[in-house]
Amino acid sequence: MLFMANEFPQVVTIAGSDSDGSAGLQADLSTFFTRHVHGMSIVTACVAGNSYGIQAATAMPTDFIDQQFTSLADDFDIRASKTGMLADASLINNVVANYQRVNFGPLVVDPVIVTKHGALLLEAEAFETLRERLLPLATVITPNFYEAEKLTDRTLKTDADVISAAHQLQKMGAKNVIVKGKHADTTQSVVRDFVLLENGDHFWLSAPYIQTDHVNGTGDSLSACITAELGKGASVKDAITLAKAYVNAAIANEIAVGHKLGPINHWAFQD
Ligand SMILES: Nc1ncnc2c1ncn2[C@@H]1O[C@H](COP(=O)(O)OP(=O)(O)O)[C@@H](O)[C@H]1O
Ligand SMILES: Cc1ncc(COP(=O)(O)OP(=O)(O)O)c(N)n1
Repeated sequence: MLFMANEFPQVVTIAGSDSDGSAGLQADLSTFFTRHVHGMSIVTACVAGNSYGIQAATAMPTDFIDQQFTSLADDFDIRASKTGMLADASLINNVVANYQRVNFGPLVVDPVIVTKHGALLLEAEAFETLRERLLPLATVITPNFYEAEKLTDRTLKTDADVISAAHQLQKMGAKNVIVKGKHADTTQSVVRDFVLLENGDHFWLSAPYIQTDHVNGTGDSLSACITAELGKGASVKDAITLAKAYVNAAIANEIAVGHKLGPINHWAFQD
């Protein structure tokens, strides 16, 4: 792959920093790197964490977030962007206002609400703001099962419930929707994500369920991979399909890092 210097795909993550490198903007930047795009970051918050859990979190001052947007917009040709941890309603409003004044390409919204450790990274009072302000800007939204339940305010029991929730999220303004499958049950053999595209096409993405503790940052990496591929000019459908394969390989080929819930393997995927 050879790009002219001024053509090299540039993308940005607007997300929180996770100190152990497994999730947050560190997972996004790892994904950008391995997918051959130049990745930038606008830091919204920081968490102090490790494979045992998250011990502390703090939000960035909004004027500092404004400046990060301005610094990048003044210089770079950003082709795609994604959001991760946004912490509260004031940060969501800040990011929405900034995104609307710059040109950062299609936006992938990973509505980060809770981590696999059970830490809440978006306060419940902010769900409405996320629905009303951020979701209509989303080219793709990537809620996990729990986040889809929270955003649609319903319990998802059957495939029909999941499909209907995806349509509900699309009606709220997200163009393309992936509702990621439930995977807490160690007796299951497959994980199925439901995809609803802007043109109404829809399909399930299935993969074998992988029994491992090395699953931190799966959601971040999936949304970052979609962002990287959109930044290179891929269609939404192709970007989502490749991202699923990327994350699957990264879960299946675990690396021995951390004592509990460790990171995924960003070197595993080959295309
Ligand atoms: N144990 C697993 N085996 C196979 N696929 C998984 C497993 N855990 C997560 N995935 C996949 O990883 C991707 C990210 O999903 P998920 O872990 O639900 O996101 P989040 O980190 O937002 O909770 C999805 O495609 C999901 O199906
Ligand atoms: C700063 C920060 N952002 C997001 C997460 C959670 O990442 P995600 O990939 O959505 O979920 P897990 O797979 O890690 O549970 C985080 N931990 N820190």
